[in-house]
Amino acid sequence: MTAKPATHNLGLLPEGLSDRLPPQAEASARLVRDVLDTVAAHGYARVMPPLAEFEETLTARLQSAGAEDLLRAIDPVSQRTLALRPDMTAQVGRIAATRLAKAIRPLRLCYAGPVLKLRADQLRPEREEMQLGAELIGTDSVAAATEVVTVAIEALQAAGVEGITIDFNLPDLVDQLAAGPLPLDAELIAPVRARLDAKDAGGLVALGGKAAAYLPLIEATGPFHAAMERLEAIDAALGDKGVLASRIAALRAIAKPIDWDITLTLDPTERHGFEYHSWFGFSIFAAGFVGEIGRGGSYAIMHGDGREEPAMGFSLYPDPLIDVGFGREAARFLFLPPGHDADQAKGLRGQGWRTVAALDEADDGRALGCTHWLDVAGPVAY
Ligand SMILES: N[C@@H](Cc1c[nH]c[nH+]1)C(=O)O
Repeated sequence: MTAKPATHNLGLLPEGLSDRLPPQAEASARLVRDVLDTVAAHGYARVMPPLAEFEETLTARLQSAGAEDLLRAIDPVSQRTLALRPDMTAQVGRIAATRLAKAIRPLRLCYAGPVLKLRADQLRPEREEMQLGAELIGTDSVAAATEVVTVAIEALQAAGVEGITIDFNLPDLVDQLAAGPLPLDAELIAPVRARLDAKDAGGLVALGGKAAAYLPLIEATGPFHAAMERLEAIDAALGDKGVLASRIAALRAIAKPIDWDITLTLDPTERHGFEYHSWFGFSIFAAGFVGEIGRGGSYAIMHGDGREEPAMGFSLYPDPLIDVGFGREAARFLFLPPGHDADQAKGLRGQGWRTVAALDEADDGRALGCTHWLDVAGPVAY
């Protein structure tokens, strides 16, 4: 006989997992709908991948989509390892490479749903987060980047978010420079990337070899225009007019149509959160929120025949917005006393009232959170 768990523990949830209660649960749904409506208005069609997949299908489609961060379970049905999705971009990539492989390109898809991580990070204790986003599959051009950044900004603005900052980065810059004008021994590439990501100038120099040549990149960080000038100076000093020059031109083109009320910054060597991204990446911040509320950029989707398809997209993580009241709508709650006119109540619901019907003479509308009660002539404020 197995012992029953003590009932006082049954309300406990695992660390990093929590319930959404009223009114945030509804606010979350509303915010997701508002954002996805904006994305759909730009031609992105919704897909709904499953919450869990075989581990290898989740990690096979994107280069270096980490397997370390997966919450796994053995599926008793297939006897195989399943993983809960930590990021829907990989799933959308799988859909694009399999069931929608023959769909016309560019293919525009959007999605929303919860994602789960093995561990929380320092900034956010939650392991489950709402993720929503859009992926533009078939190209990673400057035009695609411009569209993706524009749609992300518009979607957040439609949800009422102000004080938006977009921080551009160049995820594969070190690899590209190492293969060209700033050669590095293969074993130094990863440490140089890590030191630059951490803005660790001392650590970079201490690596020895040619690592110190990367030092000026640390300075090309901050407000967009000043940082771009520094990046241009680095490019001029290299005199190579190759990879860095083309990246600079691309960033300038992407930045150009962005409205003045959006703050732009540059952090060319930021890598954290951009594990599978290629030439372009961006983080989205909003005034008053710690850490990014979204991220995006270019990447490649692996097809079954070994072909790599370019793509561009963004994801938003709106939970912090919901915590502070975004998506909430002031509702008018109307108490329906015993014996009320059901048709009249139906008509009022049609006008946007939310009704709470008495089930019992003792029910107290005000105590149940109603702002009004229904009299014969119509709603009366409490
Ligand atoms: N899914 C990525 C962002 C992204 C979407 N598309 C491309 N990149 C993330 O959450 O970090």
